[in-house]
Parts: sequence; structure tokens; C-alpha cells
Amino acid sequence: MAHNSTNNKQIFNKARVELHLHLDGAIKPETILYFGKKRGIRLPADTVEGLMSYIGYDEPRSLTRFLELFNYYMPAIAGDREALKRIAYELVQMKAREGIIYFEARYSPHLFANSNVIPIPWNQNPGDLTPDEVVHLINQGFQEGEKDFKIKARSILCCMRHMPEWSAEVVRLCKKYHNEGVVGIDLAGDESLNCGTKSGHCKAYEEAFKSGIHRTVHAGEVGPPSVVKEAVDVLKAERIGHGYHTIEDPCLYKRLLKLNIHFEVCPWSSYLTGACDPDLTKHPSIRFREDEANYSLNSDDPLIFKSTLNKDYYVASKYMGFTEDDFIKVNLNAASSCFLPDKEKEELLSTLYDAYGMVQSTVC
Ligand SMILES: O=c1[nH]cnc2c1ncn2[C@H]1C[C@H](O)[C@@H](CO)O1
Repeated sequence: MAHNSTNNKQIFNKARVELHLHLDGAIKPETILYFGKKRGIRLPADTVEGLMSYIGYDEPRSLTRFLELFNYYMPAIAGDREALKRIAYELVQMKAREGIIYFEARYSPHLFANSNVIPIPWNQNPGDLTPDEVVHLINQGFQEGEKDFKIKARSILCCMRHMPEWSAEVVRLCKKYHNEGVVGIDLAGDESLNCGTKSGHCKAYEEAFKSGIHRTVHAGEVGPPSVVKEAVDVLKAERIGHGYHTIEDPCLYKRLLKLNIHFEVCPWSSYLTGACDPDLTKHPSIRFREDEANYSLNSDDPLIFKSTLNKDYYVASKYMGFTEDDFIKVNLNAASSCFLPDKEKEELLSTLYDAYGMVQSTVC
């Protein structure tokens, strides 16, 4: 199936909400080149086109091979204070241009640090940028972006599947920076290599639950329904990142529908990571729509997928028959399941109802 990204006409020209977006997968290539040059860090190419020929791609490969692409460019960004603030600020700008009024971006504080992190990622030399300061800098970048671009940005901090030793610090940072824009915890990384959830993650999620920190987990993206079950039953996830394979366990799926668990669906990502059948007309989101599941549409890692959120809407419209009403529903779902405090969530929902010309029901 050919999916030429040049013929993506604008779909759904109305206010949108995005819940599943990786900050480190949404950096401008120009910014990577700028910091690579400034810091004397070797990159595979020194032009945008050259760089994108290494880190961007158009045809399915495995999740494992997709994740390897971060190695090409993260060394240019990690460990640099100015770079972190800038990528956060630029993400707000990018998302405002896409018509998004509220987004939640996620990242691993450890993968941007070069101090207080073992092992130090991306072959960096030891430095003095801790995961704690990483979060503070990114919060600042988001806050400056919010002021300039008049949209709302919040963050979710990621535990990484292969690094359960980091998870206690992740939940500590979620608590510490709760008032600075951090709204939740996630568990990301390669589900295909490591399906069992390690005790470090379990403890962190238990602490998150006790402390009222919102919880999402990457599960059932390429892994089996059992990973989703564990995410909900053990980690007490309120949202599932991707979750496509849930539908292979009808009993579990039915239960999650009843529990109103939110599925953060990323259509174009699921094509490129081989998470789903490459025939997008068979995508699980069609089932989610038919069953009136609670799900949203998201872009995941637009740098690597050479996309914007519009690509995901385009794919949903072209191959899955999504209509304007479906897109409205998906955005209302996203707002209802976002990790904002109740009052701000209500405001977001009201803004969407206004934008869609709908009257908000006051009847429960
Ligand atoms: O689609 C994904 N599935 C699992 N992990 C992912 C995906 N996209 C990005 N990541 C990982 C790589 C990033 O470094 C990390 C934190 O954003 O999350």
C-alpha cells in the first residue's frame, strides 16, 4: 500500500487534542543539526534531507528497529540545557500550527540526562545535567511556548521497559513537578523484548496510584493482550498507549470497554512499526469506533514518521472511513481522558464544544 505523504490534504480543520506524542520523537531536524554543529557532535549528515534519509522512513519495520533510530540524533540533544528548552518550546509552536489546543508530550528524563543516570545514555561523557533538571528545563520550554502560542502543553514522564532501576526516580519527579506541568507517568520502550513488567515499574506505579499521579502504559502495541491486562490490573493504567492487540482477547476487550479505559491510538505509527496489519483498512481503530470505545488519534513520533497529526487523520479518513463526526468524537474522548485536573478538563471540553458548535449537555 503506498502512502505518499505529499498528498495529505488537511483533514478536520477544527480544534484538536493530542495525548500520545513523544517529545524526543518530535524534534525539528533543523534543531538537531544546529546542536550537532554547535556541540561538535557527529551526525550522519549535515543537511535536513541527508539527516532525514537516516532517521525518517516510510515502510514498515519492527518496533525494535524503529527504536534504534533515536541513536542517530539523541546525542546532539541530550545533555544540553539550551537544546532541551528549545525542543520543548518548538514542540508547542509546531502543535499550535497543527490546530492543537491541548497536548500531552512524554519523554524519559533519564534519556536526556548525562548525570545521576546509570548507564549514561547515547555514549555521552559524564556531565552535570540530571534527570531532575531535565524536567525543570522542559517545563520551562513548555511554559514559554504556552505564553507565545496560546495553547496548553503538559508532560508525562516515561519509565523505560528495559530500565526498571530508573522508575523510582521517574515517579519522584512526577510528584515533585506536579505543579509545574507534569500530569502523568508512562511506561515506554520495547515491549517485544521484555513483556514481563519488572518490580521497579510495579513499585513506581503503585506509588503513582497512591499519590494521585495519572497513569498510562505502552501495551498491546506489538505485545500480546496479556501486557495490556497487566497494565490495567497491576499497574492500574487509566490509559493504554496503542493497545491494538487488546481486541485479540475478547473477554479482556469487553472488560476494558466497560471500564472506559482510553486507548491512545497512533495509526500511522502502527503502520510503520509493524504493530498492525499493513492493510490499514483492517486497523483496530475501526473496531474501536464501531464499539464506541474510548480512544483518540495521535502522532506518536512525527519526526521519524515524517508526519504531523494530520497524517493520522488523513489515514483514518482514507483507509478507515472516518468522518467529521468521528473526528469530533475522538477529540472529545481525548479531552475527557486527558490528565488535567477536573476543572481544567471541563474548560477544555467546553472549548471543544464551542469550537464544534455543539451544546454541552448538563444532564448527567
Ligand atoms: O511507539 C513507541 N513504542 C514504545 N516506545 C516508544 C515509542 N515511541 C517512542 N518510544 C520510546 C523511545 C523514546 O526514547 C521513549 C521516551 O519518549 O519512548
